[in-house]
Amino acid sequence: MTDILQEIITRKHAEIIERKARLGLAELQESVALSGPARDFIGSIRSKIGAGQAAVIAEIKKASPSAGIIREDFNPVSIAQDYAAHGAACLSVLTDEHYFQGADIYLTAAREACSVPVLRKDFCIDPYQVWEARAIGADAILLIVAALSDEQLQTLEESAHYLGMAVLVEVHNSAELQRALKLRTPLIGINNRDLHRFVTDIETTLQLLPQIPEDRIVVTESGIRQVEDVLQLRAADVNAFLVGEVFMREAQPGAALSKLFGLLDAHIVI
Ligand SMILES: O=P(O)(O)OC[C@@H](O)[C@@H](O)c1c[nH]c2ccccc12
Repeated sequence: MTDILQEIITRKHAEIIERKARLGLAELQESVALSGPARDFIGSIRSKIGAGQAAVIAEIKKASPSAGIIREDFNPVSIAQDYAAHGAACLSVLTDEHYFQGADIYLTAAREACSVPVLRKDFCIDPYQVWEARAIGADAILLIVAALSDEQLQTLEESAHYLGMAVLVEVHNSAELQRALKLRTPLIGINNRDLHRFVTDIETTLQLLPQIPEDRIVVTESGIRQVEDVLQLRAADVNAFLVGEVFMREAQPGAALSKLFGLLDAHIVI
């Protein structure tokens, strides 16, 4: 594990202990029983791709360890509405407080403001957090292979599926990819961000592609900034994208989404 990931996970362990003390698992489970069903995260991605479009998972993120504060004027409700109105397949909402200035309430509010499925973007290491994700409204969770053992991956995936949520499993390299492919989820996220140096390179996705079976859906994550990136990835038949920072830096994040992906769709029709 890289130093930053190790630091985040260590802190997360302490946070989970505090959260469990505030709300026990049994009580958390009761609140999940009262919540409505999860939205179909994978279905939403498949239907965009089936219609020949890029499936965009648009991220709501105030800050990050690599970039610092990304967006001062941060209103998750209006951002969610704007993304949904501009054709996002799904949303991703950062809930980690310490490193990303996220919050559970941002996810709940964003989801209530639209009808698209929502991923809880956090560092999930304990089944308690999977229940928590569903309790706050999440329709999908992220599992980062670099931070988890095979056994943890399997247990956390089982918990998510039991609760009707999808799993996006994230990898950075070939060794992690082989471990991810042992899971049942079709959603394989390739993070283009090198967690040692924080730089992004879409080559990471392109290089790992040949090792991914046809029945999986590749989600390219991080560092997608310009139309050329999108064109290059779609030419390689990568059709699902997780994008945050470039949208968050624009006054109108939805318009930025249309600009980055809308142009491309027009290009393909021609
Ligand atoms: O803001 P970007 O470069 O478009 O990247 C979005 C997303 O991929 C990134 O936020 C991310 C990918 N995996 C993560 C794991 C934890 C926190 C954040 C992330």
